[in-house]
Amino acid sequence: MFKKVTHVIFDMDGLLLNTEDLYTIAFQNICKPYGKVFDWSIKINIMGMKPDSAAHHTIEKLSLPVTVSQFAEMLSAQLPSIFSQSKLLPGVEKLVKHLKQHNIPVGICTGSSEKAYMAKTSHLKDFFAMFNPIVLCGDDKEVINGKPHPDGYEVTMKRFQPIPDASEVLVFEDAPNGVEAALAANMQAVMIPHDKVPFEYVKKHAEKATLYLKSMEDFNPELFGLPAF
Ligand SMILES: O=c1[nH]cc([C@@H]2O[C@H](COP(=O)(O)O)[C@@H](O)[C@H]2O)c(=O)[nH]1
Ligand SMILES: [Mg+2]
Repeated sequence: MFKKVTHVIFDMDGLLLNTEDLYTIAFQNICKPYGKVFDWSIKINIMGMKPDSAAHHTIEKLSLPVTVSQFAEMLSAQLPSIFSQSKLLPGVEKLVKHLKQHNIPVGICTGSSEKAYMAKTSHLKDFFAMFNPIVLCGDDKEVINGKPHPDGYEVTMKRFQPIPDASEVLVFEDAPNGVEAALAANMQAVMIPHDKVPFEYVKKHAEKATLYLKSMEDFNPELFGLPAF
């Protein structure tokens, strides 16, 4: 059922980092003055998208009287204070260090822009130095379409040297759009959703994913032919 892999690509927001909680705070700060509530019913559809697509979708759904660039500015203003508080999620450091120690190439494919990436990771430099490549779909010129399209994962795979086959790549994702993207790129996808997301919003993708887990702490590398802990 599970195929042996040689390479691993991690999503970032909500998978490596607790930044989905931080996005919820930042987006709610933008929506609140207009009397609107940014809840899971909207968030579930935008997680993983490029920043402009996520802003566009939120503006449309909540009928916010702002442009995409105004939304982006309001988000950008909150980056230093909110995203600099980002933390690694449980089980993440142990798994990534383990893979690195066994020379398994590890990359990142995130919907984030470079500016947001810097705010989220500058206090965690040693950890993020373990990944190569790191593809920031929000700004990367080669990534035409963000998640749920496969472009980001395909570009990340092609930046490993030597380039693996998609069937040898394992992806870790928290969001439906990310699971879609990884499966569309013909990779195996482990889905680990946010622990507070209502299950009805992730059920379809939890079933579609190669494997569904509640926490990275529950991952057994041997299932995919990776070295045992
Ligand atoms: O509440 C939100 N969650 C997530 C996003 C978007 O989804 C991406 C999540 O990235 P990742 O692919 O690393 O999960 C973020 O960078 C951002 O563009 C957002 O705008 N708002
Ligand atoms: Mg994510």
